Amino acid sequence: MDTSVRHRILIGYGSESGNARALAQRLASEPALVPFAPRVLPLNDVSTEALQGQQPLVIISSSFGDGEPPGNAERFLAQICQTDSLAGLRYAIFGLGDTGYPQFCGFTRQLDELLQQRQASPLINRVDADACYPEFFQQWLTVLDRVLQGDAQAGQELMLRVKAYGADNAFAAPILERKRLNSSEPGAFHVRLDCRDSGMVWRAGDALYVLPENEPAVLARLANWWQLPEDSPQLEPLRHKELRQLSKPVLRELARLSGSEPLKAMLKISQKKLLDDYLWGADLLDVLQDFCQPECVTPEALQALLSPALPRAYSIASHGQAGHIDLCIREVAYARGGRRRRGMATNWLLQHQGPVQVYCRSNPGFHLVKDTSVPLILIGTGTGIAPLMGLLREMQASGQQRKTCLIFGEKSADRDFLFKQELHMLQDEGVLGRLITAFSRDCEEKYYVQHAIAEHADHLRGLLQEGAHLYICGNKRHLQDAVAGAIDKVLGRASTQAQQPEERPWQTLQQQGRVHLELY
Ligand SMILES: Cc1cc2nc3c(=O)[nH]c(=O)nc-3n(C[C@H](O)[C@H](O)[C@H](O)COP(=O)(O)O)c2cc1C
Repeated sequence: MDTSVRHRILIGYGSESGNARALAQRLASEPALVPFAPRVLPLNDVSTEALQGQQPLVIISSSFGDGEPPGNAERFLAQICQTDSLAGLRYAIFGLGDTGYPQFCGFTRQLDELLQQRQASPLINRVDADACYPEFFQQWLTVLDRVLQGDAQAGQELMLRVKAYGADNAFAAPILERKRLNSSEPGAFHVRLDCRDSGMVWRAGDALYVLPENEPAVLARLANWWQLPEDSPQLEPLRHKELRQLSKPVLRELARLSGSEPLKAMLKISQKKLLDDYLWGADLLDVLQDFCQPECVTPEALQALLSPALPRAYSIASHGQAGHIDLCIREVAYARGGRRRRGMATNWLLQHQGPVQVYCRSNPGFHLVKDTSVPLILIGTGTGIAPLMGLLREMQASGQQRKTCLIFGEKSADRDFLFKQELHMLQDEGVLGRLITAFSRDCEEKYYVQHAIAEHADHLRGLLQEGAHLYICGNKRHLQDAVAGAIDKVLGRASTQAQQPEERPWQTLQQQGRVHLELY
């Protein structure tokens, strides 16, 4: 045995919700570690002397916020930053994270870099683990044991790092199914993507980001503007560019290239409303046709100017164990200036043959509350039912039976009752308790979800008095205020303008963390 590593071992953890702490405590009791008399401390309690000493430091930590340290590791990070040299320190890092966050294992990656910059040496390559961390832990433990027995090579060979997907590194998901869910216009569709072999981790409530491409018809129109053949290779680089959401710097550069005074005038701060009105539903071709000349703005200039197509977010309508990701999307189709247009990503998801580039992002604010005794009130309008279906499907898959009421709003029961059969099945299985619908156009007077809330006030009041959480998804402009007002009335107080917001029952529910919103 290499006696150089046979010192007491210090295990420092950074943990917000307990996973890393539990792992650190488990590690200390492993037979492989016991001979090293391990000490377990929150990272904040690891002293500078301990860092300068001979004992190896094993760090087990999660990342929080935007790849930041958990609270009990913040001071430790500051301490490392203030230390010039940690030569002689030997360490191993096991990072816990979630690939659903943009800064996956951000803190432990940062720590690894800082320690190496200060000449500390890793005993084992850093681990970046996600939800599968118990499996990684087992493999890592075997290697840690070998390293502590003197096999330094084993630590350098181990590579346990989950690949995190993002805009620069998306997963190509084949489309498994597309199905129309309504018979009115615009169409609402169920789209299923195959994510089985991706290694992506997601939960009901999370979002899927789609990286769309511009449809050939749009590129053909651009080619026409330059009087180029429709299949001109000069247009190819624009296929992946953002042609819909045009930033002010892009518009300013177009104004400069074309010398267009009207466009320059519209970009003045005082003309914001005019610009917003003009850009509503517009795309690059509109701006080119309205303000520019083909000889002033070349495809090459645009290629340099435009950013890559922005990822579009969709609520996931399936649960994390399904292997596939379901979306429920509404077609976007409209006419402007005599030209038919379609939503870029929606159209891509509905028309494209072949895989679609995607990645997931976590949305902890819309995850199911863990305590299954807490009742749920789910309220969704139109395709806003998507994440609510995800929650119901997660409850079904995990055998959860809790008091649950879904209020679904749409136009007509005959044409727009999305997921009707499945919802009735979920009721039969006891996953969904009460299903309340609000079809606005089925009776003479408009009937919306807020009216349904008022009609079923007694039932909802009972659930709220039992501590129910509300999950609300739909249109930002209409839904939140309407539901908030209706819930205020259910709980016995009509909201008035004069009333202080903090006096409203709705506000109290929000402060208690019982309102989960997904509005768009
Ligand atoms: C609000 C919130 C923010 C998070 N932020 C990140 C993050 O930025 N990067 C990451 O990799 N994981 C992130 N996570 C995931 C946690 O690191 C992961 O759940 C870990 O297992 C928690 O371990 P702990 O219980 O020891 O704190 C976040 C989790 C939550 C709930």
